[in-house]
Amino acid sequence: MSLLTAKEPGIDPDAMPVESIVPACMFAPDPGFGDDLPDGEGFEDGEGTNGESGDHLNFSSKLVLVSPSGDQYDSLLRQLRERMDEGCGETIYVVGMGSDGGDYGLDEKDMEASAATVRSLCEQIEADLIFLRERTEAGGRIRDYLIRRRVGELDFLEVRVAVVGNVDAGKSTLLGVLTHGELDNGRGFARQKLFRHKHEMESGRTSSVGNDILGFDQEGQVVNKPDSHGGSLDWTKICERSSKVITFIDLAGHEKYLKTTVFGMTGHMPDFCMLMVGSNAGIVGMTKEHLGLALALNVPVFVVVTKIDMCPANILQETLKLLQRLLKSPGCRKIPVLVQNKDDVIVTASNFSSERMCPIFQISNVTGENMELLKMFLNLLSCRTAYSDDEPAEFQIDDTYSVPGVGTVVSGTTLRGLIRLNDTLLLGPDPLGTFIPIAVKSIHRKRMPVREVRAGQTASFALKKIKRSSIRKGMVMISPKLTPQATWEFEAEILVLHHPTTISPRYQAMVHCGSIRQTATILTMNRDCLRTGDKATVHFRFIKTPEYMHCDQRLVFREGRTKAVGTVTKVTPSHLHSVNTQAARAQQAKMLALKKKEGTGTPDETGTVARPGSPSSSQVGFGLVDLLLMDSCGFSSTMHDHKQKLKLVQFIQVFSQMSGTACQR
Ligand SMILES: Nc1nc2c(ncn2[C@@H]2O[C@H](COP(=O)(O)OP(=O)(O)OP(=O)(O)O)[C@@H](O)[C@H]2O)c(=O)[nH]1
Repeated sequence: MSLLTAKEPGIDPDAMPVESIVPACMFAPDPGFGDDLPDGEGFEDGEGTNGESGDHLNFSSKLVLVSPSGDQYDSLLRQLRERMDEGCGETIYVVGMGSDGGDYGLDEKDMEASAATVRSLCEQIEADLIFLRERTEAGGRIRDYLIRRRVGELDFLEVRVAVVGNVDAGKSTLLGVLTHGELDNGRGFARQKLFRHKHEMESGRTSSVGNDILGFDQEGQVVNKPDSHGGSLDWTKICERSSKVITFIDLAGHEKYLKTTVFGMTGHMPDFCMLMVGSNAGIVGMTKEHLGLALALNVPVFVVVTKIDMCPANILQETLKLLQRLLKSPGCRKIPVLVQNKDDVIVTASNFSSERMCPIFQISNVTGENMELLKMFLNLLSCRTAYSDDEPAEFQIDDTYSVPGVGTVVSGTTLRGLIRLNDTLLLGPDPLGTFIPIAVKSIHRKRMPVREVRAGQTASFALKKIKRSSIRKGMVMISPKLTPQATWEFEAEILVLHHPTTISPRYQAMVHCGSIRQTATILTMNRDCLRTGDKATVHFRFIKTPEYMHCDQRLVFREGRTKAVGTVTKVTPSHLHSVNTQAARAQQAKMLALKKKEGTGTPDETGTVARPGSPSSSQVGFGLVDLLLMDSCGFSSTMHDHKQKLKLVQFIQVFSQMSGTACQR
């Protein structure tokens, strides 16, 4: 599905005139069979069938599907399986286009023979062949098909789309229109269906990470059927009828909710980001901020320009001009592509996961203009998390609930492997860095009970014998095979996107990494100080509890308007990190002294009052705990020790809170 690079030469964003938006037709779709076969899998010259001389019959030939031999068929099947795995169960397949330099297109007989071969390949892999379009080129017909894995009643393909954009761009309205199938009135009608919190209903602003789902059947038709009375959606019915479910992660547009927006982008693992821009308002407020966030986290972005019904033509043109200027700017280096018809949708969807292309839709939530194009595009997007059932399971928790009659429930995303009902996983880390075995009592996917979930899928688990209060966002549930280690400290390569002055050691801000959201202190870095635009290797330490992290995870480091992005490069397991060293102890002592001297407020978990060198009481508490426990008893995993350690933690927490209060007095 990613031919973009092959076709990119000549579409260098830097070389393009600023005013031009690239038409989608410049991106030829992905041919059914390109030259990307594994080594040795191409056919030799002269091997051809179908009554051709055979001189040019190889995988790059448009005739390859017409009448393949047994071996050729097996290779075609193997290649299709690989593509389906890459596309997480689906792929767009083009018949009649070769990359061997000949004219594109097949005559009617060859097209029918090729289609029959593809249909037979699909049967072998239990997938459906869905016709998308046919067009004519110099050599005859070309057809695009969607091949999608068949799913059982309790299964569906899942794609997560984060919805971002400035206040009033029309995010909630568009989601209301898409998921409830009713157009807006321009005065907030459609969004009413989505607002979950009373204060949102009153102010009309989205403040929480909302989830809405849009189901497509195998033919690409929307299956959402709102209840005729209250307009509510039955998620179970949607999922049962769907072969693909789009989960929208509806994120807030207002600056004051940026923390939630960042959490939605890091913790909810979106496959794609839908950036909404009000055509009349243009690139305002948080638009650039949200785009930057998606770029920093390597999430492919598409743009939806709304309110075209009420925007004068010249203002719309101005917005589009500014938008593509922004997308092509050195910071973004995207190729903006205007989507104007179904052909454009197929071309952009086929090439989208390359991250480089940025499709732009222009819609109206009031008249419904171009809404069908957007729906078709959403149906063709494929999930970006490839899965393997053999890998040990890993699940990241992004929320917890207490459900009457059920008990403690955690929700989140399966990052790896397969999790089945009654599996025992390790849950942690707790404040001591410990992981405890926990059994999965029941599993729900989009509120529908299922027996298993795999990588790339979100789920909720009911857990046995655990209190909600002992679980927090950012914890993981992991296969015991992985012997997970918690960490207080890690190193990351970071880039400072914005800071008003300079950042130096002891600076504190909120780290967002996956569903982890915790204030961390910079212990050391490979430069004296950091300013906007600087890159550095930075050694961080969490202030409150240890976390479970991996190398190569993307992170956002944020406090007020200060923002840095980066990648985790080194994770120090708890038993090795520097709290054991004299230097770290000295630093802890220094911080404590400084805090006493300043007598200032402490940074809370929101990071809003975090300031350089003002550690929180909990930091001091857990820092001390860490030192004490590491030095005196080490980390043993028996429950008995665990309880003792928890008591010690509580004691020191109370102690440090008391000393903090005393300081403030
Ligand atoms: N005329 C017209 N009005 C629209 C369109 N889309 C949204 N609106 C109106 O614009 C207003 C703001 O829309 P919302 O969906 O609340 O905007 P939002 O981006 O979700 O805002 P936040 O939740 O605060 O981030 C509402 O009154 C909508 O009725 C559109 O395409 N055309």
